[in-house]
Amino acid sequence: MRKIIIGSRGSDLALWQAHHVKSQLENIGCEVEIKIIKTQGDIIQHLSFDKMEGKGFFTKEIEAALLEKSIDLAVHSHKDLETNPPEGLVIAAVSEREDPADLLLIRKEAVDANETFLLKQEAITGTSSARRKSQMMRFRPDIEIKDLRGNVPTRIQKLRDGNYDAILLAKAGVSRLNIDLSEFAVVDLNPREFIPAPAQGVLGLQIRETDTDLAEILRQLDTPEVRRRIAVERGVLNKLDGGCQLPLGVYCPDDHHVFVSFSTNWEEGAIWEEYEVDDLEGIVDIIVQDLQEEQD
Ligand SMILES: NCc1[nH]cc(CCC(=O)O)c1CC(=O)O
Repeated sequence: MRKIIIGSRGSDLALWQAHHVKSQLENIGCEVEIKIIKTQGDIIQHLSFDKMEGKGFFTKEIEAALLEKSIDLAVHSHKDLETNPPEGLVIAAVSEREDPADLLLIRKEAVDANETFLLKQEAITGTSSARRKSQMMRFRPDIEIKDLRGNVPTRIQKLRDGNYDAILLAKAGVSRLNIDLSEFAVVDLNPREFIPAPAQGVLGLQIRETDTDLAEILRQLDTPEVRRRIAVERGVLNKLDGGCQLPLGVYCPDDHHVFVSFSTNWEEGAIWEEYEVDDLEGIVDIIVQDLQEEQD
């Protein structure tokens, strides 16, 4: 059998994810190599997401490498993928879902047990995600938001250095990297209340559409129920024409519930909606219609 070349960003999280899939493939008898590829998102570290134009900062160069066949497989954090796939590429498998929750990490001196999320009044809270900003404004309009960029270890170091009282991060990223958080208070935000990004906690395994041999192999790593649920989450994102800058959270924990948080302007806070359905058929259009009415 041929050797499979995985293309990955060089960040700790991306490499963890690439190695994770590499060992899954090795377990089913494949030979695998990892090749590191730099993306725009790795190079431009100083700008906030809202100031970076276009979409797909973390994925474009890797997708180009797939198309020119210098790699065979890209392992992406599914939530970083554009909802309209580039011509010629497909997601051949999605992983099991890691805990999709966001985490609030608080410096111990900024903890106040009487406040929502244990965070003291007017705390300086770091995130560059409009989705996280809008939901923090909903629950805690008193706090001050300050932009925070960099990969996961860098962001945690900035908290340690005292630039922030607290920061927000995806739990999946932190747990994959096994980072020692004992010096902070760690608040697990309930994903049905503080809604994650579409597909947060899921890996998307992307290949060339024409690579049917690899598609066949990757079928063994696919998780159909996760695929079905993130299709709802990402379907809403797609129909609202949003990238990662849109203040939108969508979480579909099972085949009967969808939780949504949405805002047109994060500073005004987010609205929250819960949907309970017999099955997921048609739910995307219903949600999008509700949100569009909200926008007018
Ligand atoms: N935006 C970057 C990014 N892309 C995926 C993850 C975490 C892992 C995941 O959601 O699968 C992160 C870090 C974060 O949001 O804190």
